[in-house]
Amino acid sequence: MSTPPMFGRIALIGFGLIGGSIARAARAQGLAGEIVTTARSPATRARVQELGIVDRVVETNAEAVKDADLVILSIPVGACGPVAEEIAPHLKPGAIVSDVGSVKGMVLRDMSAHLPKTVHFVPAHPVAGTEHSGPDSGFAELFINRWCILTPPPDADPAAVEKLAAFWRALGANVETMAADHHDLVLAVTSHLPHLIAYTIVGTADELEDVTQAEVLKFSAGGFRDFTRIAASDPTMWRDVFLANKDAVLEMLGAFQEDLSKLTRAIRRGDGDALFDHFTRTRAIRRGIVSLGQETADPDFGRKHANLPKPDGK
Ligand SMILES: NC(=O)c1ccc[n+]([C@@H]2O[C@H](COP(=O)([O-])OP(=O)(O)OC[C@H]3O[C@@H](n4cnc5c(N)ncnc54)[C@H](O)[C@@H]3O)[C@@H](O)[C@H]2O)c1
Ligand SMILES: O=C(O)C(=O)C[C@]1(C(=O)O)C=C[C@@H](O)C=C1
Repeated sequence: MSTPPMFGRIALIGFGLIGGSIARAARAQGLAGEIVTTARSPATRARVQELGIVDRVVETNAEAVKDADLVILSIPVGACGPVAEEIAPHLKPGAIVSDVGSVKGMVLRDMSAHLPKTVHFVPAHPVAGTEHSGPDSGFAELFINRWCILTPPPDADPAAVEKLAAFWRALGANVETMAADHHDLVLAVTSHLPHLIAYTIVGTADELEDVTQAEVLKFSAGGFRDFTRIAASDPTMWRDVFLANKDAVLEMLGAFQEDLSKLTRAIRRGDGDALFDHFTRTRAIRRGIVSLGQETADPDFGRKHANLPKPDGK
């Protein structure tokens, strides 16, 4: 007799990079009896149907969560509160409700305000992604060997937290648990600030009148090209991230600006020792990350790990 799937029915709200990757991985691992998803536009619903990854594509969030044992919101963080309010009356008692938002404090507060006490709310953040979005951008290997951080509220049911952790481990992730506000401080420096810097530098280069657009593109084989990849990330998602994690980002931005001033001063004064010492320290940090096996710079890590071609066949 075959073992039953981990969840009878999984409802996915939002079928973009993350929702689509969860669907593909959960399907590949046989974690759900049935996967139901919502997509807002008729065009996306048609495309999701065509992809054939989920069992049902429905129009409303209320319909999707009906009788679902696990509900995951994979939508911009600013939309999580209103969607929690919308689905609250339709949730099955005992269901696990989660999300994948890049900011946790605000999502925890916004969703908790609406969810009934009869469900288990366990927020999550898979620290894995690419600059792509939409229903075609997901892939089943995205979470392999990546962190998924759970930020359960203090009164969360340990069995529900463990069940969601087991789900993410089955998708290939390494799971860690921490407080939501601590998550936001850590991610402000490791993810949000780097994105802000990329958005800034690409905008700056574009605005320089004596560097033509053609030259920017022509000579962008190295560092700048890496920045353009990050700066191509979804504007709605990142607008919401910076609005939702305002305090932590501003704190980290303050520290960053102080360090930038120190390096600016070293360049102005011709202080080669200060520059050399700083670059030596940062090189050691990078080498430490790589030797720990936490190299997150390669967006195709999951795909390469699984030895799959890119979606464009390259
Ligand atoms: N992209 C990444 O690298 C990454 C990584 C980890 C976590 N996240 C988080 O995952 C979430 C989704 O990001 P994504 O990259 O999958 O984005 P995406 O743009 O690929 O998909 C977002 C989906 O949400 C839907 N949506 C938007 N607003 C909605 C609303 N009000 N109600 C219902 N559906 C709505 C969109 O139609 C789309 O299907 C975000 O909260 C983001 O912070 C993203
Ligand atoms: O590799 C990328 O494209 C990403 O930006 C992924 C990344 C990150 O900053 O590491 C972006 C946001 C998410 O919340 C998690 C992962």
